[in-house]
Amino acid sequence: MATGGYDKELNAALLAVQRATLLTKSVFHQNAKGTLSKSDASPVTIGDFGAQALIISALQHNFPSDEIVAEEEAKDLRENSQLRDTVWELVRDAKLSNATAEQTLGGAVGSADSMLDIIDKGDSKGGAKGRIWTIDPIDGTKGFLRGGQYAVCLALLVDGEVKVGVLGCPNLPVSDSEPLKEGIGTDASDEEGKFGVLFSAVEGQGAQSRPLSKEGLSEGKKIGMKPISNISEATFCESVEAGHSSQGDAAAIAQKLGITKPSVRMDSQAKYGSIARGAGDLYLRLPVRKDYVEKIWDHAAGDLIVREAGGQVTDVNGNRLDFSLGRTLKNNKGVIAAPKDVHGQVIQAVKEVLGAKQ
Ligand SMILES: Nc1ncnc2c1ncn2[C@@H]1O[C@H](COP(=O)(O)O)[C@@H](OP(=O)(O)O)[C@H]1O
Ligand SMILES: [Mg+2]
Ligand SMILES: [Mg+2]
Ligand SMILES: [Mg+2]
Repeated sequence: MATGGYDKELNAALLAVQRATLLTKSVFHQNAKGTLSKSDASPVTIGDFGAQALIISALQHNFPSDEIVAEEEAKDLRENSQLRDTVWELVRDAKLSNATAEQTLGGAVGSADSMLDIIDKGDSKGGAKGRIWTIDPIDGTKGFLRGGQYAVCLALLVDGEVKVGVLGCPNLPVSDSEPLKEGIGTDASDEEGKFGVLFSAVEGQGAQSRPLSKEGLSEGKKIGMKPISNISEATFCESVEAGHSSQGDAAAIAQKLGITKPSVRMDSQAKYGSIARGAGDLYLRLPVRKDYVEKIWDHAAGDLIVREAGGQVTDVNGNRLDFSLGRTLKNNKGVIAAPKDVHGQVIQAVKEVLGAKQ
């Protein structure tokens, strides 16, 4: 474990994400995932509710006065006792087999009713002051349902800056050196020892990956973005969902940069983790709808992990993502993540392509 600031936060965050990621894996193997459609048309499942409950419970145990901005709320569970009970069974049974690790997380959640209150503790408005955790219990819920990539995401903001970030990616390869390839988003295999990784970063301390474990934490290894001498050789990744990122704009930008390799499409912040470990090079997220505002939980952990791995992360105008404005990134449009040395070159191409459309 790295020494310096935020050791306790990193350790608790890694264990909390690990326990929650294992819960989501157990849901994937169930036929009934309790899928509901939310007002923003994104799905939510019993896995999302259960993972959020487990993470908030661990944060409350360790950092009782911190605020929490989480994606989900318990309203649907309060209105449907059968759904509530299904989530409760999952949460009640979720445990790491290492007793010390479980103790760090404060052990089990007390009851179904307290679980609902815990889920609703993620309703902070966020903002520019103080310690605020942000949670996406399952990012890429569509990928999760399809058997593709998804991520359990947790980050700590202090005065609006990301200080700690953790991503649990159960369907990514353990090995950092396995290149990104087409179809990775449809590889549902979770064969023990081959798939499942935790990415993490602490500001100023670099980024790490470690295998997902059912016990305590596995040993972490430093990760870094791949140096690229010629941008035309880059591999870029983008969303699976055409409604989340314009694939036409991404293709035009790639063409301007001389990139000939097809994009790798994958759901979730697994994209940030993948480029941070050097499995791919660029992440392009080009706005489709002018009125869509990105959510802080969709980007906070990935932003820090990529920057600590030697990358730069900005919006399409080249501005850093601003996590200090509440639950959304209302001053940013889209996301462009790239190794530091070539980020300016990519932004130039983005500006040319988007500017030509005005
Ligand atoms: N119109 C839109 N544009 C961009 N992102 C959107 C969007 N509608 C939903 N999203 C977000 O995109 C996230 C998934 O990102 P990706 O496309 O990279 O996999 C979703 O997270 P959840 O799955 O947690 O709801 C959701 O918050
Ligand atoms: Mg959602
Ligand atoms: Mg999300
Ligand atoms: Mg989500």
